[in-house]
Amino acid sequence: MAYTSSSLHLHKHLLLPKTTRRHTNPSFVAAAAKINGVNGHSSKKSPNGKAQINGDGKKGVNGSGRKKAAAQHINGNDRIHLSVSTGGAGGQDGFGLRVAFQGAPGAYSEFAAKTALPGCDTVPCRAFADALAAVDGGAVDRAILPVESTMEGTALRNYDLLLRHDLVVVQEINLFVHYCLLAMPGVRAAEVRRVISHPMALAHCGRALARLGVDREPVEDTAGAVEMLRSNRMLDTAAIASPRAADLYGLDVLAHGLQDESWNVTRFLLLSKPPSPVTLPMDADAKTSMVVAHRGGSMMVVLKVLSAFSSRNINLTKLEVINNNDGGGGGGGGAAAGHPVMILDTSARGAPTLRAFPHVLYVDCEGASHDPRVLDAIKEIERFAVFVRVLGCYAADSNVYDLQ
Ligand SMILES: O=C(O)C(=O)C[C@]1(C(=O)O)C=C[C@@H](O)C=C1
Repeated sequence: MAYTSSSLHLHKHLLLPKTTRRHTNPSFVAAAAKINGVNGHSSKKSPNGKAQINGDGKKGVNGSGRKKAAAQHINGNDRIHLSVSTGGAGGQDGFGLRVAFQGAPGAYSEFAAKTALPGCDTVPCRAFADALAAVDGGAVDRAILPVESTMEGTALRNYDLLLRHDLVVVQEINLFVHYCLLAMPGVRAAEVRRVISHPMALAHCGRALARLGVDREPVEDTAGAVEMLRSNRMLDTAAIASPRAADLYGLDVLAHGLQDESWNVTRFLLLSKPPSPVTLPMDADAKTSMVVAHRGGSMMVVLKVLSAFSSRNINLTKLEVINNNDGGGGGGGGAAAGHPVMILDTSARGAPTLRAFPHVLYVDCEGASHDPRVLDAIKEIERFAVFVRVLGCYAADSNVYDLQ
């Protein structure tokens, strides 16, 4: 598969935070009200560089996002599209930055990179491991990694990758993922015998594919599937990818909204080499991600971690419990099942070392890593845990972006 670098110009829409949305009609209505966003960002920017709605700054963002403002309903569906005036929490447009992503141009990861940093140049990579190695080795400035989805939970395989590198999380991006069924021009749905896509996309569309009664074949990424279809002129095969990929590669869209759940959001993390290039003001809505390795034996440690945060009134936004010492995948599931989690220990003097931990917690909390309450909570956890590594501190962004 020949991957080429691309420069994307995207219209960006903002969906309301998940807490304000209802789960209703499972079918996806493609109509989008493009109000103000052009090329991923418009000329109007709030003074603090945070996302605004319709340029009037009515919408709370970056973790707050509770206010419903300037909402527009589309076709009676519960999807709400709002324009945003800047990309990337913290107002960093990313001009001059190179961001590595897995996949061919048009992959969802590329959209996420462009959402985070609208001005960046995206660099396609064959695998997530290549994207992380590229930023680690200094070939690019950032890498983008999907880490969880509303339908599948934590992408353990990608967490495994992240933890093996000395990288820091600098931004989070929630992307609404619309899946379409794409085929060569003129091909009809009844002629499709096989569907190819990224394994996650195939999993997210399991029921729809079962209804179609087609064979499924995993490939490296959604846009790569489209590229494969196009370059081999496959007439009995369709691909699951975004409407944007259909445009880029000139394919027909046979069906929209293939995902089994109407609410399908993937969370991505933007990664950089340390030290973090992001400096958050003391009063910013921030999040801190960390990994806690412990001795296992009981679930008491989970209660102790919860108490370290709750006693300081710190809210957690993620807690994933991995117990992988039973050889059978107990607790961990996914790619990491049965194997200890390998974490690069950067805390010791000398060269960072890769250490194996069977019992691990992935924790995201509200608050910055330099907030005394968060610092104290981490200190308390360090007293009973084997090891704590802070993965990054970044602006909290509870918005869900919708790119088409
Ligand atoms: O294949 C792509 O387009 C990707 O960006 C990868 C990926 C993933 O790994 O989860 C990203 C978002 C969607 O959930 C489907 C696939």
